[in-house]
Amino acid sequence: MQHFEESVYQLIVETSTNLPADVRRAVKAAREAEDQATRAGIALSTIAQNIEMAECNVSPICQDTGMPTFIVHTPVGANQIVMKQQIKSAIQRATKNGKLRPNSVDSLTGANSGDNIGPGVPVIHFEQWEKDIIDIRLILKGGGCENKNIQYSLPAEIEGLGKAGRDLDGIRKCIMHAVYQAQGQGCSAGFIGVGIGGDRTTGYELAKHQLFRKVNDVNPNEDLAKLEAYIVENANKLGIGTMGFGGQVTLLGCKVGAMDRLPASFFVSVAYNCWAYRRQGVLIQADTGEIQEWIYEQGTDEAMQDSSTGAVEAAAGEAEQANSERREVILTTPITEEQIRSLRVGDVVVINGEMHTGRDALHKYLMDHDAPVDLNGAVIYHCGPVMLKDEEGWHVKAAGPTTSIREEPYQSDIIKKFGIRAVIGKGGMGPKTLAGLKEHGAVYLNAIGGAAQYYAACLNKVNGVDFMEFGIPEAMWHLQVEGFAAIVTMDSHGNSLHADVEQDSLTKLSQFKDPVFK
Ligand SMILES: O=C(O)C[C@H](O)C(=O)O
Ligand code: SF4
Repeated sequence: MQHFEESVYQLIVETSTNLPADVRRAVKAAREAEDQATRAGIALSTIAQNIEMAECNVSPICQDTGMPTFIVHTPVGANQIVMKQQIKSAIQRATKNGKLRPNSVDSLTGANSGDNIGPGVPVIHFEQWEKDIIDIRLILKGGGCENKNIQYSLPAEIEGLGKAGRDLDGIRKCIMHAVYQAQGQGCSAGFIGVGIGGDRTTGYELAKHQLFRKVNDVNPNEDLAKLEAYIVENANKLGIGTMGFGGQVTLLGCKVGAMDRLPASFFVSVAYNCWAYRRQGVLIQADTGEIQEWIYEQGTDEAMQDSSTGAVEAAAGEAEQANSERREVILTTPITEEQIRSLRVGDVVVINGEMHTGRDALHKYLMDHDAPVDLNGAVIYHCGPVMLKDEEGWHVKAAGPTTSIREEPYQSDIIKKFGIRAVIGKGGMGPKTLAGLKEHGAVYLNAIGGAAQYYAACLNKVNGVDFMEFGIPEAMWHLQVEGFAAIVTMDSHGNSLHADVEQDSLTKLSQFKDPVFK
C-alpha cells in the first residue's frame, strides 16, 4: 500500500481540475443546443473555455472545491484505518498546493481549519466487497448547488403544480419543482440525483449516490428510466437557462434511485449539482496502492472547443451583432453614480481598477463596523478565492463568483452605508437589494458561476488583504483587475432579469400540472 496516498492525491487533483469526458460532452451538447448569440450562449462559451483553462493550469475548475466525499470499496480485511489517515494526508497536501480550497469551517466559531480536515470533513464511506481491488470514488460538490438540494414529503401541495401524491406522478412533480426552485443559483445547467424513499438522511444519501452514475447510462428500472428521460426533456422547457439567464438548456442529466421507506414516510430527495460536476474514481491495487484504472473517462481527449482561445470573444462578437442594443461599457474604479445610472439590464460591463471580495462573514461584520478601506464608488465581488502565498506574496489561483442571494439581508444597507456602486456575484438578488440599487444608484453584475480560472486570469495583483481571521475564502481581498467582464442583470432603474426569468419559468412550470404517469 506504499503508493495509496499518492494515488488518492492524484484522484483529488484530477477531480478538481479536469472535468470528466461524459460531463464535457453534456456541456458541449448544451452549447450546440443554445444560440451562441444569447447571454446563455456566451455563458456556455465561458464555461467551455474555463474547463480547458483548469485542465491546462492544473488548477481548480471552480474555486469552491466542495465537501470532499469519498466512497471506498475495499477487499475484506484491508486496513481502513490506515486508508483513512492517508486520504486525510492527501487532502492536506492538495489543499496546500492550491488544488482544493480550505473549506472546513467550524460551525460554532467560524474558524477555518485551513487544511480541509475537521469534524465530519472529509466525508468517507467505507464498504467491504468480495473483490480484491480497491474502488475509490470522489465527488467535489460545492456549497452553492448543495444549498439548492431539496427534500419533499409526499403527499404535498407543490407550487405551480398542485397536488402531488405518493406515486410516480407525484415524484415527477417534485423533481420538476426542484429544478425550478434552483433557478440559476446552483450554476445551471445542472445535473440532479434523486432518491425516492428512505428516511430524511438516507434519502439524501441515495440522491447523492446517483451523482456517481455515468451521464449516459440508462436506469435498469423501466419506470425510472422513463422518468429520467421525461425530466431531462421537460425541465429544459422551463426556460431558466445557463446561470438563470433564460434559454434552452437548464438540465444536463437526471438520475433517480429508489429504496424502501416507512409506511408513514414518503420522501423525494433531490441533490442538485452544478455544471462543474466534479466526480472521478480509480481502481487501486490492494497490495501496492497503485492506480490500475480510471473509472470515469478522463476529460483530456474531449476538447471543449476547436481553438483554445477566442471562443468567448467570438461569441460575444456575434452576440453584439445579433443584438445591437447590447452595449459593452468599460468602467474604471472608483465608479460614479452617473456611470451606473446609464447602465441597463443586458449591458456587458468590463471592469478595470480594484475590486474587493466580500461574502458572508464580511457582510455581517460591515453591518455594525467600519470598512478597513474606502468603499466609495467601489466594486464588491461576492467571491471566496483559492489563494496561494510564495516569496513574492499572494496569488489568485481560482476566483469565480459565489451565490449572492445569501447577502440579501445585508446588501442594500451595506451599499447605502459605504457608497458601493457595483456588486458582482451570481444567481441574482431579491427585491430588497433591487430597491436599494434604485435608491442609491448601484448595479448588480452577474459573473459566470464556476468560471474560476477564467476570472482568475483577470485578477493580476493582490493589493492587500483584511480579515484573514475569517479564513481564506471569507477574507476581504483587495484585487487589481483588468478586463473583468460581467453582465448587468439588475440595474438602478428597478429592472431585474432574475425576477423576470423566475416569473416566466413559474408560468412554464404550471404547464406540467396534468398527470403524465398514471
Ligand atoms: O463558495 C463558493 O465559492 C461558491 C459556492 O459554491 C456557490 O455556488 O455559492
Ligand atoms: S460556484 Fe457554481 S460551479 Fe462552483 S461549486 Fe458553486 S454552484 Fe458549483
